[in-house]
Amino acid sequence: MNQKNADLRREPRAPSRAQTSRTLRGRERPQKERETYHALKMHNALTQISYRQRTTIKKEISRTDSFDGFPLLQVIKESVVSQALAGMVDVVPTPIQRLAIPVLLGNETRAARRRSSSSQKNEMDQFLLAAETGSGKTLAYMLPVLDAVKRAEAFDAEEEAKKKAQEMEFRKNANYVAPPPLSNAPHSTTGRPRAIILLPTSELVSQVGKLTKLLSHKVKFRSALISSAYSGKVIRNRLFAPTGIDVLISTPHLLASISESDPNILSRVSHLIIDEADSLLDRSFMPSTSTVIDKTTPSLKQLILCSATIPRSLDSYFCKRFPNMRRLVTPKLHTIPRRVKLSVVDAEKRPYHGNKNLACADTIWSIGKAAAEHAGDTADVRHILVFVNEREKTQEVAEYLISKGIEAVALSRDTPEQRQAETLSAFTTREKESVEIVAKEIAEMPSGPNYMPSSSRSSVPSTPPPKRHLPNTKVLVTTDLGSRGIDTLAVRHVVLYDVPHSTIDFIHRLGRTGRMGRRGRGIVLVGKHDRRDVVREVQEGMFNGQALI
Ligand SMILES: Nc1ncnc2c1ncn2[C@@H]1O[C@H](COP(=O)(O)OP(=O)(O)OP(=O)(O)O)[C@@H](O)[C@H]1O
Repeated sequence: MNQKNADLRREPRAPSRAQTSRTLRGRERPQKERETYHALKMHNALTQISYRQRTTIKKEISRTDSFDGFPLLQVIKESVVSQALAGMVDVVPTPIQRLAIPVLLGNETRAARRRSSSSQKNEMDQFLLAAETGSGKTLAYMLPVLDAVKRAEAFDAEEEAKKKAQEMEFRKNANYVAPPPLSNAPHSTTGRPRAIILLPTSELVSQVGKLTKLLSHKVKFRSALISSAYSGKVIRNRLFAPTGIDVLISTPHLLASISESDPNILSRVSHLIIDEADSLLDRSFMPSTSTVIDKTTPSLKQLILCSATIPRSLDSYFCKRFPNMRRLVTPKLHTIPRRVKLSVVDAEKRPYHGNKNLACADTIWSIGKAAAEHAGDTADVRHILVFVNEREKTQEVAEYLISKGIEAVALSRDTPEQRQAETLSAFTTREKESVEIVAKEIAEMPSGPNYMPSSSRSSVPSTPPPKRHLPNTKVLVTTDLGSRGIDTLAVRHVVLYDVPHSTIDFIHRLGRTGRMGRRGRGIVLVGKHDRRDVVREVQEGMFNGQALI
């Protein structure tokens, strides 16, 4: 009151540099993302991709909208429609294909080229391809690698022809009489592939092997797949076929052990692809994968790592071991598509009273019955995947489901290799089912946190007396073995019998449905000791279309 001067607020102090950068960092992530996750922050398993980065990539992706726009060899472009994606109409490249193919071909924007030329010159190029599950990563690396293989083959043939012409000239001048050609001389590429694709399991080796074989009919190259599913004799015959080998697909353990006795096998590799990189660089695979990387490094031009998830631990490993690696990451990395709906079944409530097996059987009966009601007797077979955390549980759950009239099989490391392949094949082949029926069924299943199979809403489980059989439904009970990379196009429903240990497992397990634009449904069974808060946050994150952390 006694003041003579007005006490005007002083000018606010300019924020410090640390304050500014904190605010900016905060702004890069949308408000929603920061607020949603509390329980998941305990794990914080996945690397964060900033909002700004995601927006920049979106712009880059929008530049190409057809395979014709890529500077691939014509025969490779044609093979996409006629072989790899035969039967599909209006095929367009997926985001990871738009992003990765031009870069792997060395045909990038000027700004990107400046960035990569600033990295060390005579080092091999290293790339990380990271995109959501079922988004076409295999073709994203396969097409440019085949392009490089074919161009190298043409270059070598030209060089060989020049050498031969020079030799002929020399012999003519020196009146030299040539010895007769060796009829059984092996091809110069025998047992020395140009490109190697590493995968964690023999199922994935045969899945990617099938695609390369398809492409080779048109593109004309020689590929071989080897894994522990084949006998020693078959592996030897494939590796050392007298006609040579261009692309080899293998598991790291097998290849590392072969290279001990025959180091020559890795002496000509120009392209090494490590698919499912987060598995192949974990503790169990690391020694073999590293051996292959080290032995191929002298001849390597491109090292390509590929994954649907970048765990934080892997991120720091990349920073240390591959500091110059170029990261090609899609805007939706670490999100589970909105077209996959996640529901929760509370196994503690009536009528299950803590009996998860019963809750699982009841859920499957509800799915099977809904399918039958919509499609009548002509219903296509419904394929359902059930994921458990421990392999010992697979058999137990499968047997329980069988006792409830459900056709179920268990798949784990204990299953013989041959059986594993047969079992999985039913779940990976493209079905001819009506898209409208599936969409209707899925839309009609209630979503939200309190989903209950139809029977439990009336508090009488629909699991029937054992004599009855659920028709047109096949169930596979599996562990993580069935969650990585397997292209389960036929699967519309995934039941998470156990709550996965981390968001990484959520992404891979739910990623077996809703592949390549299809719709899907995940159902998680929660019991007494399960983290309901984690499930709720995953569900909310999926609903908001946010990346999991
Ligand atoms: N451009 C495209 N258009 C339509 N379908 C495609 C396209 N590219 C690939 N596909 C199909 O999408 C399916 C999934 O592809 P792929 O197995 O490569 O996915 P992914 O990203 O490796 O998945 P995951 O992370 O689960 O291993 C395959 O059946 C493949 O044939």
